[in-house]
Amino acid sequence: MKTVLTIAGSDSSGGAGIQADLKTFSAHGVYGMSVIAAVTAQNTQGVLAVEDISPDMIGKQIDAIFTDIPVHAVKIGMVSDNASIKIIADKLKIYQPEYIVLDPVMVSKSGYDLLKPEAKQALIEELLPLATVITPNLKEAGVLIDQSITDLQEMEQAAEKIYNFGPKAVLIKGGHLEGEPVDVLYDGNSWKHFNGKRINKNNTHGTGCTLSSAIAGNLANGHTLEEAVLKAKTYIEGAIDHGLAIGKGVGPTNHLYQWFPETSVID
Ligand SMILES: Nc1ncnc2c1ncn2[C@@H]1O[C@H](COP(=O)(O)OP(=O)(O)O)[C@@H](O)[C@H]1O
Ligand SMILES: Cc1ncc(COP(=O)(O)OP(=O)(O)O)c(N)n1
Repeated sequence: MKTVLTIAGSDSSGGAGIQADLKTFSAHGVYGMSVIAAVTAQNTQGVLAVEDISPDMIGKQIDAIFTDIPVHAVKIGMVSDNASIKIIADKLKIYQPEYIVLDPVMVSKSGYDLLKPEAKQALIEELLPLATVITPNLKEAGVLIDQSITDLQEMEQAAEKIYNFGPKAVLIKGGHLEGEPVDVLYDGNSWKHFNGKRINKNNTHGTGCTLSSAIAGNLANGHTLEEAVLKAKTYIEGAIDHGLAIGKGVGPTNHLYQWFPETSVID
């Protein structure tokens, strides 16, 4: 069995962050491990508070894993400040995992800043050059290049600009555009469009976390990047479609739907 490590924030309600990542890894048949970089008090209605883990502790968690266990892929999610970003980058430069999927989490669906605005430059300079693929949503891509993105053509242009920051590939997610969700992948040579089917359900809490973790799991399992993205898109559509009726706000996706397809509520 392959192993995948998530370096991200904890979501107490289990829909996004570390918890979504670990559930996604299990559903992909890979052994999941975690480095917690921040803790959020969060539910389906919003984020109430965030507390960062110290850089020293983040570094020690990374050391604990890499000095003992082979890591086939890493997914990076919510990392909120300059010092956390710096220690993660320093450690990954030492341990050099084969695949790094970077989800540049900035703002939760409910509007809470998960990346401190002053840490954007560190994200660009320290983490982007290490990434096998970076997976911003439309807003995050826009923040990275200081431009708003409103259609497919602008997504392609943005992907090329973000590629110039140093990642091996860029996947801009189109979930927040009207119509069917189309994601755009750019690898420095050409653009590939992944045409999704919009699922009109209120279960999109943690979709970005889930997609990036599914890509990491698929890469660890030996798929090419294009295959990894295609399979991850199919997975996220199923997970939204079978979303669980939990909480009063935006509900979570369902990582068990392949095994329990009829279960959609907690009873
Ligand atoms: N309602 C939906 N139906 C189907 N796919 C969706 C839906 N919303 C988002 N997606 C897909 O889920 C993934 C996460 O996208 P998005 O929601 O844009 O990211 P984020 O959670 O980071 O804001 C993308 O592949 C996107 O196309
Ligand atoms: C701890 C934590 N990490 C990341 C997010 C953002 O997750 P995302 O998949 O983008 O989902 P939404 O915030 O859009 O639901 C988070 N909320 N918490």
